[in-house]
Amino acid sequence: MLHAKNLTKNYSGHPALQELNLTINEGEIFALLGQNGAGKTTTINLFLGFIAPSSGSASINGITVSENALETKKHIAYLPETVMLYPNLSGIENLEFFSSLAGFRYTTEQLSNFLTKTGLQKTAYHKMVGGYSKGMRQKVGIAIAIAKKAKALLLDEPTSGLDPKASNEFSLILKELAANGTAILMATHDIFRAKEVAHRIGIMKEGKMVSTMQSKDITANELEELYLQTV
Ligand SMILES: Nc1ncnc2c1ncn2[C@@H]1O[C@H](COP(=O)(O)OP(=O)(O)OP(=O)(O)O)[C@@H](O)[C@H]1O
Repeated sequence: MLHAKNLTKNYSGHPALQELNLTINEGEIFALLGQNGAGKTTTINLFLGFIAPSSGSASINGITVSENALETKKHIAYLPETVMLYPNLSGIENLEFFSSLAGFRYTTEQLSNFLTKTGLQKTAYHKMVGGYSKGMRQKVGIAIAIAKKAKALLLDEPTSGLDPKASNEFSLILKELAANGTAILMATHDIFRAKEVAHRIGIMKEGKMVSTMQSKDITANELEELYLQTV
């Protein structure tokens, strides 16, 4: 579903990402770990088509992003660290607006059902998003991703700043989406969450993917140890 082939990005000669080869299949969650500046966001931005590769390619569902970014965007949903929503619209109005941009028209009941799946409290559905907490905004963001029926989901530090309960709920939603076939690429600094939610984990350093592993093959403590030795 998500495929990087020798994917490389240089900024004025500085390698932000070097020769990344990575495939994330349908139903798979891949967590990217690495220090600040390791190349995680660059990887995500290349898949999103926000930036062009210096060489190599990123493809989604077999379509090369740099050749057909509009088409690939139809298949993906993106959740940044802070989801941008309209503060003067309610949660349900934001969801309606953003899913309509992706070409979907839903009834109020269907929109409510998407929000219910995320665990957002019902009393918030019709309140203005300007008064939402970060976790509540993230939930609307994930509802938008669900409503877009995206085949691939890209997340950049989605649980940063969430309390442990909200973060745990978030992980459960990701697992459910993956169980329904979504391919998920998540950049995170949360080693415990990566171990808990991802099927595979990669550690990046200075633009290179230096190790990848199946999360079932490693404990959280071993992963932390490996991370500290690597970065
Ligand atoms: N627009 C840009 N212009 C120049 N250099 C950039 C640009 N964007 C990123 N870089 C550089 O590319 C490298 C990788 O950055 P990237 O944002 O991908 O790291 P990251 O792993 O996501 O870090 P963080 O954990 O801080 O989000 C860094 O050295 C960064 O300074």
